Amino acid sequence: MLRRFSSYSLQLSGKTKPSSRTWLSRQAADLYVKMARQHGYRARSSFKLLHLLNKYPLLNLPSKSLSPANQTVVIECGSAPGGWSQVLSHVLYSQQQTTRTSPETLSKPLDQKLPDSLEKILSAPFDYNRVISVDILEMVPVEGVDFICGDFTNPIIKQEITQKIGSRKVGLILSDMAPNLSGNRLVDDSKSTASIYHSLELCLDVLRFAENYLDKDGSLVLKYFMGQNHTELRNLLRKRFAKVHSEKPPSSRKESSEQYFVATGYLANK
Ligand SMILES: C[S@@+](CC[C@H](N)C(=O)[O-])C[C@H]1O[C@@H](n2cnc3c(N)ncnc32)[C@H](O)[C@@H]1O
Repeated sequence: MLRRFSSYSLQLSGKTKPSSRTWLSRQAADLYVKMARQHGYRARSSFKLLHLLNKYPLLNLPSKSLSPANQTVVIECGSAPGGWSQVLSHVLYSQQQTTRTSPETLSKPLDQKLPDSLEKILSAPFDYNRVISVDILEMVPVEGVDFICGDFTNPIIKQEITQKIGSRKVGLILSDMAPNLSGNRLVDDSKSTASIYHSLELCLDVLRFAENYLDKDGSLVLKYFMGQNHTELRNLLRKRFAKVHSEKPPSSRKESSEQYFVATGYLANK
């Protein structure tokens, strides 16, 4: 995936293509790329999740007093290169401290230090691996995040996820999955019919999984590409959740048709 390459690797590959040059100059000028570097985040996408966590109480999960077997876990679909995983790890660990680091603080472009995750792991052994992340692509490990490399739509991968969940409850499911780039511009454009359809299929797959595993009152965040079926998808969510909001975080590029459904208060009438 082109987005995943660092500017360093693009430069190493000899002559850069015009499309790569455009990408490089856009990255260099991008405020969120700078902020991500400043805070040690792997991707500018971290700020999309920080925005959502700031606005909605998605991570108000029962925590400290519970034994490991009764903890509430978070499932993250489409996690590579790990920008959202890092945010989840920072926020969940800081929730265990007496003073909680809010997503708002973490998203400020200041040169304050991020929480020392090693200290947090030592002081919070029960909360370790409360996040289960999945991606088709490999990802450099993030502390406290249990990563599965595989296709979320594959039943074998789903089985692996449910084994990891064990007897615990699922309080939040996030999907930032987007079809990987094929190299064909017409297909890769987030506004193309192929991308919209593929994105919809991924959303429905996550929703099906949520229906089976999300705990009552739990939340679901779904990235979708704005297209002809998004109203139908919203209606499906409205039947299953108390509240459904549509969000376009400020850090989401304007030219992208991506948006997020934030559904809270799962009704779980099964
Ligand atoms: C926009 S990126 C996610 C960025 C990530 N949230 C972050 O902050 O670093 C979308 C990811 O979805 C993954 N993806 C797409 N289809 C998938 C599938 N069927 N199963 C698992 N991952 C998938 C891609 O490999 C890609 O890494």
